[in-house]
Amino acid sequence: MTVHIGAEPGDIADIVLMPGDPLRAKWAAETFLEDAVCYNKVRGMLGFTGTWNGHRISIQGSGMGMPSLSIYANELIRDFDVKTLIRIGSAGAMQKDVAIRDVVLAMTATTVSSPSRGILKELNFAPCANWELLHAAWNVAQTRSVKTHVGGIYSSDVFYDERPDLNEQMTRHGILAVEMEAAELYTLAARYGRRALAVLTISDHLLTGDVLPAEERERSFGDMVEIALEAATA
Ligand SMILES: O=P(O)(O)O[C@H]1O[C@H](CO)[C@@H](O)[C@H]1O
Ligand SMILES: O=c1cc[nH]c(=O)[nH]1
Repeated sequence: MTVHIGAEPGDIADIVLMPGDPLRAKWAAETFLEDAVCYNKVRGMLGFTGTWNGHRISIQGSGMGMPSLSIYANELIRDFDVKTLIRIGSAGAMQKDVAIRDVVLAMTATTVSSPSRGILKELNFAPCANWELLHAAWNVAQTRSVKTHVGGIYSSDVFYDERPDLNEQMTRHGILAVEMEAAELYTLAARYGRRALAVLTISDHLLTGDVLPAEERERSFGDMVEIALEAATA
């Protein structure tokens, strides 16, 4: 039991999928896992453990933003010795050829600031995905009909952005999409020698204003969850 996760040692699997939304954790656990048991309800940040294709898997909500993700990822790694952490999140597209429903595998996660800034100070650390997971996820994605992109993403501290000039530079420098957690996840994984990846579904488009219709969210998010499960257990 930690400050934020009300689980006992052994309740959480070595592999944890992390959506921002705790209700997405519930949906994914009920949809994809067998014998899923809820191990955490502290602050409503639901966490579940079950099995998928015989592999023990946990799905833990991270909350929105890097400070929240950082709390859960730190406790999962340091107190529950989790080895593989895969973020399954929504993201806003920043390139014309990235469309709603597409999947983005985040090779790197650029950020202006993260909770690790206090440690890294003047160092412009480059948070990057675990190659083994990225490679496996790409191979899995090739067997599916969903269009998948691999490249850099931007982990923002704000959803309601007031810096269109910064977004323009992101787009100009090839950043595929924006979300709010991956850079801190990758930095923590690097610090503690764990495997991390962010598998993202494009839910809206910053250039076109397109938005994923609410009734399609589950079906579109399903591809992302299955890619993450297959990559984690490859
Ligand atoms: O869909 P999730 O995983 O929450 O991810 C994205 O959605 C939230 C913003 O609406 C942020 O957490 C962002 O990273
Ligand atoms: O952080 C996010 C997530 C989805 N869409 C966005 O525009 N930003």
